[in-house]
Amino acid sequence: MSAISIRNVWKEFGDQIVLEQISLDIAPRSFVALVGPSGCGKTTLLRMLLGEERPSRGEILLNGEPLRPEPDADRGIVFQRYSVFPHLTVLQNVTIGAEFKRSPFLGRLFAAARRAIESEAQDLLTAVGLQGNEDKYPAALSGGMQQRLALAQALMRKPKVLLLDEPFGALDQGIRREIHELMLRLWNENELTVVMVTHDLSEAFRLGTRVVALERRRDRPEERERYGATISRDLPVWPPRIANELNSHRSRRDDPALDGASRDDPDAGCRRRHHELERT
Ligand SMILES: Nc1ncnc2c1ncn2[C@@H]1O[C@H](COP(=O)(O)OP(=O)(O)OP(=O)(O)O)[C@@H](O)[C@H]1O
Repeated sequence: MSAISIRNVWKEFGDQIVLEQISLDIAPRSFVALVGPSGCGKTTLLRMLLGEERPSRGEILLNGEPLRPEPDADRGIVFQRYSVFPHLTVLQNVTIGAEFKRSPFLGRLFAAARRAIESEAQDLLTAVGLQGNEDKYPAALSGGMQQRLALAQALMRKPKVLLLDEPFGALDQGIRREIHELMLRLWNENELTVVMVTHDLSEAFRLGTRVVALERRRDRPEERERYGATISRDLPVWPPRIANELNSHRSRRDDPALDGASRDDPDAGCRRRHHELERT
């Protein structure tokens, strides 16, 4: 069964058709990178997956069940910026999701439960390389560290689906490489299906198991409002990248995304697919 099944979904805002005829089955534990020109509706699709927007037509199923209308713990999201709470420390930013999940009305926990959650949060902070920064506030962290924190915060709620809206878009190149490796490791080690919006095709091929492009097929300016974007390309990434098997079945050399440092030409596979998409 697909983790997510999008069936003939349309989205209109007033007279504007943003998305039309979107049908997509997303397998559990896959990592779908969603690309497309600015304004074609990528974020709108992500917000429908989150439950913040409802399709105008069609339906979205999560593990075979209609998507609940409200965002819930099954789905976590990380935005390009501002995902973390500036007035909470690093540790509090990670524990708060779990506090509200377990004690929704008070948002406070008794000592034993709090200790368990803090220990879980510490483990996640270590996993994202933020150990030692627990008492800092986000303003004291670099952009890359803030996005690591946002990932830890989202993962603390153990979502089945992680939605990423250009999460690394504001980071500079060197930091992006590091966080790409982290992202792949988190995806590999957790029971996660990921849908990521990105403007960066090489990032899409570096991280995704599949790259899905949205595009308006008819793009005459006078018709712009009357037609939505739909899926124009759906490319599996080659060689296949399979969750849980990144380390065991394939060498690091086989998977450029696992290793930012150059071997012979670690990005060759990604670039080939990238060019294929750009040519179309
Ligand atoms: N709540 C809303 N009300 C009205 N129009 C909206 C709303 N949300 C999005 N839109 C419109 O839908 C279109 C698609 O927006 P969306 O943000 O999904 O595009 P995008 O592909 O993510 O763009 P970008 O790559 O620039 O972030 C835009 O024309 C936008 O103005």
